[in-house]
Amino acid sequence: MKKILIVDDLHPAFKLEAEGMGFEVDDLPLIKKAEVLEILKDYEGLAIRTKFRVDAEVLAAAPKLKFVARAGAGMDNIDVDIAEAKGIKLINAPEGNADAVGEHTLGMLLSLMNNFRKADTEIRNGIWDREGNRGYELMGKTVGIIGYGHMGQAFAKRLAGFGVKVIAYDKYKTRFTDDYASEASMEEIVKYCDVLSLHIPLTRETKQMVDEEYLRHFRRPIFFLNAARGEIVNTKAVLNAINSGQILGAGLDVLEKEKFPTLGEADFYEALKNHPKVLLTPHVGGWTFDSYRKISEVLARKLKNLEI
Ligand SMILES: O=C(O)C(=O)COP(=O)(O)O
Repeated sequence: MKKILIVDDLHPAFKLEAEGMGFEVDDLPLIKKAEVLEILKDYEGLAIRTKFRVDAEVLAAAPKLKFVARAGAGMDNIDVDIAEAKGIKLINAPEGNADAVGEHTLGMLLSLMNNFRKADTEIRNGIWDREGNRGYELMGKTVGIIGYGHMGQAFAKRLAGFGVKVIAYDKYKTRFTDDYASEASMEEIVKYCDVLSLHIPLTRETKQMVDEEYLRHFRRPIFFLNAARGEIVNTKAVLNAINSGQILGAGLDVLEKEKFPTLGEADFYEALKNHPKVLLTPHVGGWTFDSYRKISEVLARKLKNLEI
């Protein structure tokens, strides 16, 4: 019987359905990497989320491995080149958390435009400031989306009805299959957008893509949203752009370093977290009660269609 090892917290639907397909499934969400290295030689399948890195060492310890199932979207924690060279199939489940990301991104945008966090904090501290909390409307604005895959499309779909023009750039996709956004070049996005939202994977190419130089080219002040990966963005450059007025507000669901800073970076994070124009969430854009289940179901469906 073929065996699958689950090394993170997945909704039980995946295990249940995989067992129904005849796999033997070991669900060990708290397992440490050293233990995985010891036992992985017996498994044909490995199911992960973000925190487990499928690197050269892991792949070398897995002679029978036929597939890695990524419960979620991003593949940046998998050494894709080595895995593919070994003929290991990779499946992921962006369809399972795209709705969550679309809603979360819109939520961050509306919150920033209407000062929800700042106003709420002020009132709790006895401050009643209407002028300082005057908001912006989405109506009539242009929203630029970089990356028009499942996540970018989910965000664009939710913007329909707000009276905005949505323009999107996708390096790998032309002739979009929906009407929620019109195709644009990178230059057009930089030129016309009032809101910029990233929905691209972290790759060698996108790492630190949004830096000081990139942000200088925008023609108008923008609201900036990142629910993709923190390392795509140079956070210091975003802070500087907020302070210069180039960025009116930044919604960051992901930070350059996941979780809290190490000591040397503390000052910089202090500035970020105390900034009234910054809204932070702990990488939960795609992490809802609903997506927890949907991700597992999508992954199981893809496993069923996998030829191994
Ligand atoms: O689906 C993705 O790419 C995510 O970022 C979700 O992260 P997670 O696997 O829930 O830690």
